[in-house]
Amino acid sequence: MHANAIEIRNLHKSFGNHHVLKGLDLDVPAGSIFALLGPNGAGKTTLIHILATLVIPDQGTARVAGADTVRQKNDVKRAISLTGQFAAVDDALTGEENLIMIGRLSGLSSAEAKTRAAELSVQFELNGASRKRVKTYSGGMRRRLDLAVSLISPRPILFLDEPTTGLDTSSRRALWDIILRLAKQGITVFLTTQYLEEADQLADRVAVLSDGRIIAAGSPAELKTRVGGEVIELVNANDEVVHVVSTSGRIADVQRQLAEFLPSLPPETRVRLRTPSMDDVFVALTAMPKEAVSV
Ligand SMILES: Nc1ncnc2c1ncn2[C@@H]1O[C@H](COP(=O)(O)OP(=O)(O)OP(=O)(O)O)[C@@H](O)[C@H]1O
Repeated sequence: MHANAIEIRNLHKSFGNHHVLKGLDLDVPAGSIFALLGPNGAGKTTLIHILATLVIPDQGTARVAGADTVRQKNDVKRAISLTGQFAAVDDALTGEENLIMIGRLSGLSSAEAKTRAAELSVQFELNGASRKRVKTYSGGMRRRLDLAVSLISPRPILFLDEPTTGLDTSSRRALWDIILRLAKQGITVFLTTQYLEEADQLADRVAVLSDGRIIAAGSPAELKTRVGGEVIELVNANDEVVHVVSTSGRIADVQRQLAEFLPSLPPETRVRLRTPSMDDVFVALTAMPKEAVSV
């Protein structure tokens, strides 16, 4: 296995006049969980589609498991599993039937497909539901089945496009546990997300995509450090946060920044200090002028 599961150099993609990816450079170490974070329309799905050989870039290169996504498509396809935003399973079949059907389509014998379907039903906590039709499944169960289907034949690199969008908190956490287990087995996970918490909880490294460019990359802790030392929260008598102020933590900065608010605040207002969250990081990074941010 290559040291980097994914290597992206100067990648550009336009749809008509719309320049969606504007020169991306990115490395994803093998065996890590990597989160690409960005708002709606930032180009996350476009990038996943390029990496999965479904879309051809206009300029630049992307290598997945050492193979070029344009010139060595079949090598790339053999190394990856892809799970999209919307479950691609057949509603009219049961979970087990879906798993067996995809297993047969990917070349397993009938007996092998049945064994693999049973293993995956246990691994993805579908055992109780696997004999029920998919149309009766909750959103979380469908998403788990979709993931199970994409892992019928195990591959070293897994792409997950917004795996938990639309799920409630407990289904999201259940899916996070599964993703963490897959990474422990040595699978490289490349996921896109709009949820900062998801990137923070799961990823070894995060890149922030905004307006077609990577505006920051690093571990969640590095990104938080880059944005600043401390966040001051001003809290009212009902324990509601009324102002959030990012500060270096130095007394001169704190004094200057608080001076702006103090005259207008009631005397019972309290001050709280905390380290920046990924939300603060995202707001700060997307507000900075592009040239001020080093990747
Ligand atoms: N095949 C296409 N033809 C034309 N425009 C496209 C095509 N695919 C994507 N786009 C446009 O490219 C931009 C980026 O889309 P993309 O789906 O990659 O963003 P995203 O970050 O994944 O957002 P979302 O979270 O909404 O899926 C959008 O403005 C989208 O409309």
